[in-house]
Amino acid sequence: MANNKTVIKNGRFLVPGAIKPVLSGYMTIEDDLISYIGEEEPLSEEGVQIVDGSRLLFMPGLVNTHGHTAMSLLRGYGDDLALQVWLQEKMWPMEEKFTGDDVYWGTSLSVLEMLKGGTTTFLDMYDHMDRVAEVVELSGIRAVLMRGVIGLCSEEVQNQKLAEAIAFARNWHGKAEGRITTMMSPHAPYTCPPDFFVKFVQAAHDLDLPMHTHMSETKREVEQNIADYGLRPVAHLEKLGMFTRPSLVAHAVHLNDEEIGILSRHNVGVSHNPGSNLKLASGVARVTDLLNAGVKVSLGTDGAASNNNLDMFEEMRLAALIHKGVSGDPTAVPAPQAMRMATEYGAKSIFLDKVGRLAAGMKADFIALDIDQPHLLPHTDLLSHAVYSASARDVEHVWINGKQVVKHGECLTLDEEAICRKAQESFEGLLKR
Ligand SMILES: CSC[C@H]1O[C@@H](n2cnc3c(O)ncnc32)[C@H](O)[C@@H]1O
Ligand SMILES: [Zn+2]
Repeated sequence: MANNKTVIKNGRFLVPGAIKPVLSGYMTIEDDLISYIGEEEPLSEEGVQIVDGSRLLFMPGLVNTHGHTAMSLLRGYGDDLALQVWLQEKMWPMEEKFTGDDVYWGTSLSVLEMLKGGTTTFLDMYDHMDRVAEVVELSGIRAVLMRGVIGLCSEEVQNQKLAEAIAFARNWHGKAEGRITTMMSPHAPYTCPPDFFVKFVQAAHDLDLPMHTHMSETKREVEQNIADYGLRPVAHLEKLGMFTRPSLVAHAVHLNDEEIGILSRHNVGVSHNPGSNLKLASGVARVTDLLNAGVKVSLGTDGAASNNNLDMFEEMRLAALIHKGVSGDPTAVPAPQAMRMATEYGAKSIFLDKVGRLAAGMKADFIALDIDQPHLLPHTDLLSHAVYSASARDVEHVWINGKQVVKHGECLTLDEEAICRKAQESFEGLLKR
């Protein structure tokens, strides 16, 4: 039997929660797991693959906790608009025309971008999710998938969509060598009436799955929620029972102290999407207050149509910068915290307990940055460089579930030329339909 063991020698490894956050040494991968990381060189063995880690910085793969991958087809289509106008006048009319093939190629384009940029796990809420899952299977990436449902339709159609969401969640949970897990996802409190939202909560209970939704992204949405239901969105969702399930909410920009308390008490995670929130002028989330209240805050890009890329290094840097800027406190969201939001907290907030850290027993989901470049020298503080100076373009290698999927910047699992061509054709097809 082939020895499925790899040893990385002479590398620098990021362990952001540790007292010494940059470890110089060795890491061993056996099958899908990290079996050793430390300063001591492991005993040499026959048949082991050796990777020379010098000039590379190894870190956990980035975890993107909110997005709509097929929306890469709408990148640049509808810039400089506020959320509701952007959704109603630009996104939804185009998305109505999306076929399964469009979703397949849009998702492929995004997954290619994410893999090459060091994202090893992503969350996706969208339609035609079987096609998204196909891309995940093929590409080797890890993903938490859910059929996102907008309930602004007849009860009959609502129930059809709910049935689709349930079937998808049931069929794909644990598939692709365990790389796919699923959740239940009503799109938002303003697109899913209360009785319909409650059906999702019930389905999540029945399937024993967590829940995800957009929440409190804009001031207008909060005001509308109060006008419609007499409650702010957090209390509204609490009343509908969402937080009786393990939950993650995206955005959570407009929160008061009481709402932060409710999220903290129910252990609800927040996916902070700084790039998308800035671009849609939604506001700046109270990330420092959330973290101080013990809320798990992770990072997401949202779709490429509101970002307009899927570079998680950029989100990390934005998170580390904007909260300093708005608070006037230079210690707000320091580099180790931004890094943990993009890795360890990300994994926790999408309920993956073996992902997000470089440690023995964890899944071998990690990336290597080429640190021998002008903008990453001198090697004063490599954790600082990874947050404040690096970008997706610095990713040299990527491993997921113990398998190398990007080597010297080239994706080994996807056909880049075909994906770029097909995605362009899909977009042109959408314009003609
Ligand atoms: C039901 S599939 C997902 C749905 O969400 C829409 N969407 C994309 N970005 C956002 C956002 O920032 N807030 C709310 N909704 C968003 C997307 O266009 C799909 O229709
Ligand atoms: Zn979104």
